[in-house]
Amino acid sequence: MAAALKTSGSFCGTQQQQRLQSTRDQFLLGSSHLNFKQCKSKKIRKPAPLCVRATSSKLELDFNDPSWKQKFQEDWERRFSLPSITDIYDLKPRTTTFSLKKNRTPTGDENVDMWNGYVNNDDRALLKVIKYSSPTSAGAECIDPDCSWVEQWVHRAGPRKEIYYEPKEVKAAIVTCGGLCPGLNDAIRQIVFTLETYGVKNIVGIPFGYRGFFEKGLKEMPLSRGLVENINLNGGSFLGVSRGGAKTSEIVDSIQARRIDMLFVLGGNGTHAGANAIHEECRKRKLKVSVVAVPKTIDNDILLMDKTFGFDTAVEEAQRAINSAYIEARSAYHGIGLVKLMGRSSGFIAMHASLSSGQVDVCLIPEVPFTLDGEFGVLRHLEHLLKTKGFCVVCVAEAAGQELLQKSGATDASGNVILSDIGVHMQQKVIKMHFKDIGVPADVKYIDPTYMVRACRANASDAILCTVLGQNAVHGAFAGFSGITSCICNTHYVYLPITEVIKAPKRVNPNSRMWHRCLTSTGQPDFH
Ligand SMILES: Nc1ncnc2c1ncn2[C@@H]1O[C@H](COP(=O)(O)OP(=O)(O)OP(=O)(O)O)[C@@H](O)[C@H]1O
Ligand SMILES: O=P(O)(O)OC[C@H]1O[C@](O)(CO)[C@@H](O)[C@@H]1O
Ligand SMILES: [Mg+2]
Repeated sequence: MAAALKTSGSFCGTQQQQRLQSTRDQFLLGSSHLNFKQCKSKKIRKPAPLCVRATSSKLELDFNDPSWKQKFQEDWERRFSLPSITDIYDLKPRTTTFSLKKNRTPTGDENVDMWNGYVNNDDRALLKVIKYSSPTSAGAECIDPDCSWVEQWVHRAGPRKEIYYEPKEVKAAIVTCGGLCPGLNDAIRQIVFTLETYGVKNIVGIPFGYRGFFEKGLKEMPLSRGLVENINLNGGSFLGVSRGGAKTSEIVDSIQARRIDMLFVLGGNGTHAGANAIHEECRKRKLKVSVVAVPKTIDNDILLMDKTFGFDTAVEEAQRAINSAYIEARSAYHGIGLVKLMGRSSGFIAMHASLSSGQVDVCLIPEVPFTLDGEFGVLRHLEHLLKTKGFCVVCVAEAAGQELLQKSGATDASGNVILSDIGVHMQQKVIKMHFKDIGVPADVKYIDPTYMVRACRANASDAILCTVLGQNAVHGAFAGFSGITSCICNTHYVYLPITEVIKAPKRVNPNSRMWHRCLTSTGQPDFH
């Protein structure tokens, strides 16, 4: 165990470890019931201000206990087990009707036995594959102070040999919620295709998000392969989206009245919280309904998964804006290109677009605090860039530097905080004024591509992701799961219980290799 002092059920570390620890806390808070709480210890040696103990309302781990790993894994197994309609119903499975064998028999039985294309319910994928040797390794996510290797398995997604619904009797509904996101139509299309492959005839779209469940005048739309065949050629949502208005009991009343058996919910973290509430309410009412979510958001801020669909496309579009800012800045005398990019609470788009464009000198994200003034401030660095290079490009995430701005306190219909405009502030109040004050000419070109990065068609990688996630969502529902999300973890396609992914928004880890790579690329110093 590197530089860590072990006490009973707690461990201490250096300041650097403390910073790492907070990142790890975020990981664990977001992905586990296991929390690391600050505690007092007399055995602290310098430099070791941190002393933590693993605690949880459900699980208390003492790392001196030789069986702690087993306890952790049992808890993990419990948390990541998939809720199923069989938890409340004593249901007999039937043989699946999903088969890709050509000569399909009416019952499907023959093909099922002959085809090895099914996923076993006991198949698992590993969520984490790096073995960190120390909590001080870049981006380390450790469970104990020794950073022991603990296998964290999650359920593999895909079609099962046995299903819990009779396809001919199923009514399936699809709803898209939150903001727009590239790939929504690709996912809708694949859900419809896959449902039809099982033999489902009754498929409907709920218009304009959760609102479509109870707003008078909004009618469900019958969907079929023929109708959705080409919808992926356009951006947006074929069904429409909306924020707010999620009244779980009314939604479930509506699900009951419409006799919906499967609900496919496409959306971000808010939508997932809503989907889980619907799943819980259905359980409470003992309804045989499978609620399966598909994670979409350009922000990429959902825990545990590699990425959400739409993120890649948003990054690709964002780098076009950066490229324009670069061209403008480079062609002007003392040009400063400034681009603001979306991301409600995290800087993933700004970081990845900065990395992919390779044209950014300064990338500012909410996870990494910065100062504008003073010797180590952003402005001094911009002066330096104008002096040495003649121009520069700044990329700022919309949630960055909010502490520098006046808060309106306003929220959107879903209850999300409406952010103050850091882009306009940086352009008008900071950069322009600063260079005027110091008498140095600066030609600031500001680009805000906000809705352009999400109101577009999915790129190839997102189209594939939507295809797989949409298909797997249907397989998950037929397998009887509910309250799950169909996602990609560590390059494998898996199902996770929604409860595990909505514990907190995912944020950029400032100690991750990715952020370090971004800093290497921009060459920016620490701004504090
Ligand atoms: N905690 C919650 N419980 C139930 N419903 C919720 C919850 N949070 C949000 N919702 C509902 O989910 C829907 C979408 O939420 P939200 O507007 O936050 O978008 P999102 O799913 O996070 O996607 P995006 O990434 O585009 O913002 C809204 O109709 C909202 O009312
Ligand atoms: O203007 P709207 O539709 O409320 O959405 C803005 C927000 O939606 C997102 O695009 C997705 O959450 C954020 O990046 C952004 O803050
Ligand atoms: Mg959200």
